[in-house]
Amino acid sequence: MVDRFTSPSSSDHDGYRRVGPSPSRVARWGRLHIITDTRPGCDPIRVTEAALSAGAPVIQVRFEGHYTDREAFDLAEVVAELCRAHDATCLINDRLDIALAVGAHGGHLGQRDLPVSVARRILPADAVIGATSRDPHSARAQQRAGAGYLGVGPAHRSPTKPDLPDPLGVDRIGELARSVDIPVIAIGGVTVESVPGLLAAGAFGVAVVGAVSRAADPYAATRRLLEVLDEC
Ligand SMILES: Cc1ncc(COP(=O)(O)OP(=O)(O)O)c(N)n1
Ligand SMILES: Cc1nc(C(=O)O)sc1CCOP(=O)(O)O
Ligand SMILES: [Mg+2]
Repeated sequence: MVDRFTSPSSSDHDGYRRVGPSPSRVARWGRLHIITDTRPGCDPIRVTEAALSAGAPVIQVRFEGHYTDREAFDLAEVVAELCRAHDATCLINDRLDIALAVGAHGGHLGQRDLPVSVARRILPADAVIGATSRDPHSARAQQRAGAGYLGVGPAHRSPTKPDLPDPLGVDRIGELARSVDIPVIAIGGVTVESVPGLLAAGAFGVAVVGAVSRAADPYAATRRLLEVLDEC
C-alpha cells in the first residue's frame, strides 16, 4: 500500500519510514504497535519476544498501576534491549523518565499525561512522541504541539481497559484521520477482522494489547496481523 506517510526519500528497503538522524537511535516506523499487557498473570517479556520474532515493528511498554518504579524500569530495560536486537522501535507509555533511562525511541502520552509540547523539550530531538486523541479538534492541537502520530480510540469496545468512552467506530476514526497530517494508529478492541475496515477508513495502522497478549500463540497472532496490514 502506498501512503502519504512514506516516501522514497525517507524509506529504506523494507518500506518503513525511518525517523531521526542518529543511526544508533534510528526508529523504525510501522503499522503495528504491540502494547505490553502487564496485568497480573501476564508475561509481557515472553509476548514481546514472540511479537518481535514475528516482525513487530513497534512495541509500547505500558505499566499497570501496581508496578513500582523499579519494576517499570526493569521491564522497560529488557524490552528496550529486545527492540534494539530486533531493530524495532521501543516506546514507553506515560513515563518519559523511564523512556530516557532505558534509551527508548520515545513515548506515548494521553490527555492526563505530560503535554506533548513539554515532552518535545525533554526528549531528544529525534524522539517519537505519540499522543492520544478522540476528536478532530484535539487531534489538530496534538499535531501542533509536536506529536508524531496519534493513538485514536477506542475503535471498538476494549476488553483490556475499563472506563473508556463509547467506541468511536470506523467513521469517526476516518473523520479524525482526515483532519491531521500525521499517522493515526487505531486502538481499542482491534482484531484481525477489524483491521481492513480501520485502514480503509484512513487509519495508518493499529495498536493492540489483547489480540496478541491473550492469543494462544502470540507469534502467530502477530504474523497474521502483519499479513492483514500488508494486504490492506
Ligand atoms: C497507541 C496508543 N493509543 C492510545 C493510548 C492510550 O493512552 P492514554 O490515553 O494516555 O491511556 P493509558 O494507556 O496511559 O492508560 C496508548 N497507550 N497507545
Ligand atoms: C491502552 C488503551 N487505550 C485505549 C484508548 O482507546 O485510549 S484502548 C486501550 C487498550 C487496548 O487494548 P485491546 O487491544 O486489548 O483492546
Ligand atoms: Mg497515558
